[in-house]
Amino acid sequence: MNSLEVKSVTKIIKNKKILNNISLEANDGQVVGLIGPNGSGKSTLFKVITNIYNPTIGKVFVDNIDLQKEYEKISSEIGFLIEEPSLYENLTGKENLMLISKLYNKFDSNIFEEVCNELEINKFLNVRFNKCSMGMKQKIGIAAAIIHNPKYIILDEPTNSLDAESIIKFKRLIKTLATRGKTIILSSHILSDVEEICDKIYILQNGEIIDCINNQENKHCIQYLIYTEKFNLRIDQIPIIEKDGQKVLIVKEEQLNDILNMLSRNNIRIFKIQEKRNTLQEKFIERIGYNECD
Ligand SMILES: Nc1ncnc2c1ncn2[C@@H]1O[C@H](COP(=O)(O)OP(=O)(O)OP(=O)(O)O)[C@@H](O)[C@H]1O
Repeated sequence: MNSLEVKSVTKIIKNKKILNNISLEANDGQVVGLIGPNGSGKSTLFKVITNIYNPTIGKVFVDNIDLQKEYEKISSEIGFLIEEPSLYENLTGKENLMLISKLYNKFDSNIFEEVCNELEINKFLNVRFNKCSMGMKQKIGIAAAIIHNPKYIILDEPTNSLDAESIIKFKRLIKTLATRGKTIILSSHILSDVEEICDKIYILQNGEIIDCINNQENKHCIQYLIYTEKFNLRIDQIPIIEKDGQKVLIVKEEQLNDILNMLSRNNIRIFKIQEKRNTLQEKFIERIGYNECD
């Protein structure tokens, strides 16, 4: 059974359909990524998942609890950071974090210490929130989402404003939390980070889920580019492009032997065979239909 389920959710705000028939699932111990262009609806979907917004149509279930009907039963098990951290400006980071863990009656000094150490926020815990830099605020915002040890952690672009070292530590923390059975859903525009830590990745475009990628399968999906002399033979189901006067056949791993045999039988000269691993960025560009690098 999926521990978090978004079922056919549509969200209309001011007559505008922001989310259209979204379905999404996340299991215990899974890190699920949500990627998509600016304005595709990621933050809105997070707001529906955390009951900030009600869906116009559809349902969200967390541990089989209908969020709209019984949110209070599960609220202490959902921690989130959506858009910017919204904490008390006049309180210190420490006071804000203590407040959250006590609010849910889940203060645990070991967890408090672990989260502060992992995110390296100890050195500015006593600084008033409105005196913190963007990166400091972001780290306290992440800490605020997990300080009460919730089972579900929802993070909207958590690595925004973090420096390189902090991003590495953040990713390590997420992996650790997942091994403890936490269900984590996060978004980011840094596709290599999403690829590194997520088990499953949903691509959102114009308020619709257009693909769901099993990251393990995607990582292991290897293709081969076979560069040959020009030929007139027709080969079904193999994409072929022309480059620098050569033909380039794009072949899946399981097709490689058959295609090499066929080329050899037909005396077609092979110049080069190149391995091509499928990155999330390539998959994203293929699905979204544009190339950021152009
Ligand atoms: N309260 C609102 N009222 C009207 N339109 C809204 C509201 N909130 C979001 N939108 C619109 O919904 C669309 C999706 O916005 P959303 O913030 O969910 O996208 P996003 O994928 O998180 O974008 P980004 O990557 O830029 O953070 C946008 O067109 C936005 O203008």
